[in-house]
Amino acid sequence: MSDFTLDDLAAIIARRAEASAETSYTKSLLTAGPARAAKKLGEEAVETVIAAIEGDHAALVSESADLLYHLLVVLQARGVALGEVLAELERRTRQSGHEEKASRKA
Ligand SMILES: N=c1c2ncn([C@@H]3O[C@H](COP(=O)(O)OP(=O)(O)OP(=O)(O)O)[C@@H](O)[C@H]3O)c2ncn1[C@@H]1O[C@H](COP(=O)(O)O)[C@@H](O)[C@H]1O
Repeated sequence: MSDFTLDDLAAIIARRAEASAETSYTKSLLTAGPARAAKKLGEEAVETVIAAIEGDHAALVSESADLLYHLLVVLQARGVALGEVLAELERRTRQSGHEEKASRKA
């Protein structure tokens, strides 16, 4: 199992925002604007859905990687920090009481 995290990828994307569009796909997407980045996110979402419906394990792994990458590019394009999304997920977990149950199990 990899120890590469979404935080690692978000940091790479933030750094690539300063690169040249000729050398960085991330920068070329960001330069094209949030609507272009969002369209790519939508395409990758559809491809992920198709892989899930077909039960194609390798395709689902690959499309999920594309989906997460393009989601992080959209967040970068709109100035939303990944930490804000994780904090929202954590808030919901706490609200549902599952955090308490998880820590009791450990
Ligand atoms: N995780 C990714 C990643 N996933 C997918 N992609 C790119 O997303 C693109 C979209 O795939 P498509 O099949 O839709 O390609 P396409 O039709 O040619 O693209 P479009 O013209 O539709 O935009 C491909 O060019 C992939 O290389 C990614 N590009 C970059 N990263 C990460 O971002 C980092 C920085 O990359 P650069 O910005 O290119 O330096 C890399 O080290 C990786 O960690």
